[in-house]
Amino acid sequence: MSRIPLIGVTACRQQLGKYDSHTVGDKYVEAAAFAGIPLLLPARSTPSDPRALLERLDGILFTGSPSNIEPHHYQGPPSAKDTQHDAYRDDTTLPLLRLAIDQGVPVFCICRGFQELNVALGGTLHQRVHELPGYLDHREPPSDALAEQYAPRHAVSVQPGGLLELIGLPASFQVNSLHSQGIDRLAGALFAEALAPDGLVEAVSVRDAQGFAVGVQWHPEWRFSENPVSLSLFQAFRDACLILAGNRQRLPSRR
Ligand SMILES: N[C@@H](CCC(=O)O)C(=O)O
Ligand SMILES: NCCCC(=O)O
Repeated sequence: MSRIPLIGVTACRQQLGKYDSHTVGDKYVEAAAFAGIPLLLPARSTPSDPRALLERLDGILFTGSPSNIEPHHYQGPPSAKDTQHDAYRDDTTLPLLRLAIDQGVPVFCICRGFQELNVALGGTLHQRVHELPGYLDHREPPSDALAEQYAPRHAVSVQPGGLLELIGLPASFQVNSLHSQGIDRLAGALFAEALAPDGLVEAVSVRDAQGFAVGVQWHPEWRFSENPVSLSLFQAFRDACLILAGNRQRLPSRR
C-alpha cells in the first residue's frame, strides 16, 4: 500500500475579531483532501524553514485569497488605497514555491497562488485588469450569491503543446472569474497554457519542471467534483503527489 500523500495548503493571515488568525477556505481544504491528507501551512511572521517542510510534503496547494501580493515583490507601483495585503503570506509562499519547484514537489496554484507562481519566478502583475483598455472585467459581481459568483463567466482557450492538452482538457472551456489582478509580464520559466478572450493568461505550467507545477487564474476548487475540467486538474495533481509519496516510500529500501 503506498503512503497517503501529505498536501500542504497555504493559509492567509487575517484578523478575526480580536484575534490574529490563520485562515483557509474550506473549498481548498476539501479539494486538497482529494489528493491526500491536507495540512494547513500557516503564514507565520517568521516562516517555517521551507526545506524542512518540503522534506515532509508530497504536494502543495497554493490557495486563492482576497488579499493581493505586495507590489514590491515584482517592482510594481504602490497598491491603490485600501488594498488588502498579507505580507506574512507573501514571505511564506514566494520562497516556498521557488524551492518546491526546484525540488520537484508538485504544486497546484490557484488565483492568488497563480499570481504568486508568476511573481516567485520573476514575472509581474497588472493590479487592476478591469481598468486596462481592451480587457474584460474579471471581477465577480459583488452582491451576487456565492453560487452565482463562482458560476462560469468566460471561455479560456488551451494552447497546443502544453500540459493541459496532455491531460486531456478540451481546446476551450468556460471558467469562473473572481480576480482583479492578473499576469502582466509572464515569468520566463512559465508556459502560457490557456488564455482568456482578452488575451489575459489564465493558466501556466513551469517549463521543464521535475514535478507537476501548474497554476490557474480561475477557481477549480469550487465544487470541483461536479466539473470535469476541475476534476481532471485535481486528478493530475493527485497523481503527481502519489508518485512522489510512493518514490519516497521506496527510497529507504534502496539504500
Ligand atoms: N486578490 C487577488 C486574487 C484573487 C483570488 O485569489 O481569488 C486578485 O484579486 O486578483
Ligand atoms: N477573489 C475571491 C477570493 C476568495 C476565494 O478564495 O475564493
